Amino acid sequence: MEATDGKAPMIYCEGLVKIYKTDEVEVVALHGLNLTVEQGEMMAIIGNSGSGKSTLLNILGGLDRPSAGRAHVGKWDLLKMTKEQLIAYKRETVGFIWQNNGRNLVPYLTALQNVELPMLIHGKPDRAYAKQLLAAVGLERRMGSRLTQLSGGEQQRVALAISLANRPQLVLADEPTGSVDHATGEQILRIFRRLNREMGVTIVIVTHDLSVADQVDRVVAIRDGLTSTEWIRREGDGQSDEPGGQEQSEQDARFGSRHEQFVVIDQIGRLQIPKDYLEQMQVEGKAVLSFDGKHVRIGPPEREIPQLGKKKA
Ligand SMILES: Nc1ncnc2c1ncn2[C@@H]1O[C@H](COP(=O)(O)OP(=O)(O)OP(=O)(O)O)[C@@H](O)[C@H]1O
Repeated sequence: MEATDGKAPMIYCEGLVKIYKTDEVEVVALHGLNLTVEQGEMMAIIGNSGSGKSTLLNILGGLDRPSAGRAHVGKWDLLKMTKEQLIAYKRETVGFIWQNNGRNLVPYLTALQNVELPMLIHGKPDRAYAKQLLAAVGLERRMGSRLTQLSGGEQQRVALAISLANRPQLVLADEPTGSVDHATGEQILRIFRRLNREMGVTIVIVTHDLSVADQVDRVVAIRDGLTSTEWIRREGDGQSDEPGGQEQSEQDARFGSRHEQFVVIDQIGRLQIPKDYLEQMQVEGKAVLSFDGKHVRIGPPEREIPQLGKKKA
């Protein structure tokens, strides 16, 4: 496992494969995905419906097992963990937030009791820390309120405090702003950002919400079960809003002003070319590459490719 600054990455996935098998069909949800997330990073994963985002998050959260490849989180090897290690992993290393916060919260308990619950389950009650977490998410005045007395956004902030209750190194958030209005979503992201900076917790957010990009260092797009494109925040970026190129996708337009875009190339030199580029180039199956010493150009074959194995008429 290589790390650029000598520290092991928080997340390291290489050639990660997940195949769902049912009686009739096999679905390959992850096709050999590569992803490295450094310790203390706050990043987002975006992608269309069905691209494999939740599958990846469930694997990283220890809720599902990968089929093949490599997946390490901190000291843990997710492909080799025993059941007991998996329980310890979920308890000690990772915190989870879902869009539907019903999965995180017990409605008839107060906000404070909800945050204390995972601590009690793990035999480490710490009321002072639970209060500190609720204060950190701006709910110091609502600690005694039952969940049913809180708004959706407030409940999501309780879920955020709960996810940190056992002092995890990594928080995984699946569409954390999906069920709240825009302003509340922004507030939740700002809290994520503060917790990331102040507590050093690594945060991975899976989302459809492109405005999340404004709050994170890096956005990785997943397409068809592979990481395809990355946007990395420009060094020293202020709030500039320079226009991007002409034919931009919504994503490029959104991230273009503050992030630099890169295509992801895996260890053996593969990259993904967007389907619409291939269509516009009229490339199907085979293409022609040329290299001028600095840039690679890719285009359609200039003549018809002979069909091997087919006899001429
Ligand atoms: N339990 C399962 N059994 C069979 N196929 C599954 C299962 N879970 C997911 N899939 C399939 O795997 C692929 C990836 O699904 P996944 O839920 O990871 O996508 P996603 O990017 O999170 O989508 P969405 O944004 O809609 O939640 C899809 O084709 C989906 O139908």
